Amino acid sequence: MEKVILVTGANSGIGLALCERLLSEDLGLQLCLACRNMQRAVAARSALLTSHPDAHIDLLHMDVGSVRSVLNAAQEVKARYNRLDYLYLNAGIMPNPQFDLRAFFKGLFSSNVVNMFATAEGLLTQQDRVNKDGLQEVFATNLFGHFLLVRELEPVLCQAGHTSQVVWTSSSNARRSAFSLDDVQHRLGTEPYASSKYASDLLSVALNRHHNSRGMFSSVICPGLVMTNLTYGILPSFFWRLIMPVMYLIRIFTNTFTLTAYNGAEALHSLFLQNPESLDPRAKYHSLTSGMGINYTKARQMDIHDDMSETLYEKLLEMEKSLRRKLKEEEDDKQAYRKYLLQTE
Ligand SMILES: NC(=O)C1=CN([C@@H]2O[C@H](COP(=O)(O)OP(=O)(O)OC[C@H]3O[C@@H](n4cnc5c(N)ncnc54)[C@H](OP(=O)(O)O)[C@@H]3O)[C@@H](O)[C@H]2O)C=CC1
Ligand SMILES: CC(C)CCC[C@@H](C)[C@H]1CC[C@H]2C3=C(CC[C@]12C)[C@@]1(C)CCC(=O)C[C@@H]1CC3
Repeated sequence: MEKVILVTGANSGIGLALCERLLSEDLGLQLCLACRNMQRAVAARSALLTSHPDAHIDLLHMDVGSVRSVLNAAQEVKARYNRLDYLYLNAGIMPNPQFDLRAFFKGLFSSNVVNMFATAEGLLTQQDRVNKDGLQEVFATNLFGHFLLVRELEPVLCQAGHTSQVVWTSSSNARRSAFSLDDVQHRLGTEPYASSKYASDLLSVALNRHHNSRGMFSSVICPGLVMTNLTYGILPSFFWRLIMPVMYLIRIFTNTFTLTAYNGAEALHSLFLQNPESLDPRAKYHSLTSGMGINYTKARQMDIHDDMSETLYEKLLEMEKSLRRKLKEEEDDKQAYRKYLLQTE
């Protein structure tokens, strides 16, 4: 039977490279590219079909940053497929990044230099905003929309006699000190990206606790530093091109500068080939590229406390409940208004 795979944020960067790699592995896959921009989704599908003309590729409109869009898209998935084998939660944003040049130069001459290049700790802040659902945009896109998607897709992910894999594209930028259970959306801080990625690490552990017995397994990967639209938002692409020789040099010391989307998708691809039951639920799987350009995946233990991951899970369930209630009320109001208009006509 064809394996069904859904990838969010599949129209560019690491998501698109993953699709390319999956098709090179196995043409008998049913790929579903879930994207917010259908024009870019069509272009991505055409690019994949150019290299794999016989591939089965569907498109799905989904803005992971919008509750309504995620709920509609999930309905569509359940109508189209009777089961889902892999769910890659890859879409992500880092809006308005600010690079701290002073901290960078200070870090360069400190003993923390390798860690600074690997994790960007202390180098980046972002400016977040509130979206239409009243949620912080980074939290809504990188975490909550994906959480809601998993919740909605439980019937196709958790089926008797079948295992499914949920894979989060997290980051080495994920840091416990950037996250607070009292402010899970990171309304008050300046590192919403690091916070949302740490939250995805916590959530993955909680999902395993609650869903492994029903055949659903969740894992977390880090693609390393990859040249994509996301990184072109931090420094312009011409600048990255200019410093590329330095980047290759740094790679010798960190192995985390994977640089191309193909390399960055290494851990995602490697998880595809593994039995989900054999994966470590508390590990983050890192895509790494050696100085010689050899790709490999390495599992590292995450800095996670069980009680913290459970509390986040419960808070997300609460948030889900109240947003569903709000949507229902809006829907009821609309219907009542339509009825009123019909009566007054
Ligand atoms: N590049 C890097 O160095 C690293 C990246 N990552 C993570 O990798 C993942 C992929 O990013 P990357 O490939 O680098 O960057 P890209 O910007 O190339 O890809 C991000 C993808 O997510 C999509 N996306 C963003 N917001 C939404 C939304 N609201 N609804 C649906 N899709 C959305 C984008 O669509 P659109 O084209 O419409 O914007 C795009 O397809 C992200 O989660 C990122 O945080 C982690 C560590 C390092
Ligand atoms: C001379 C150059 C190598 C200077 C580059 C400095 C910084 C712009 C980069 C050093 C570490 C990078 C990094 C990221 C962005 C660019 C750096 C800060 C990420 C935050 C990108 C998104 C992620 O999810 C993790 C990356 C960690 C490393």
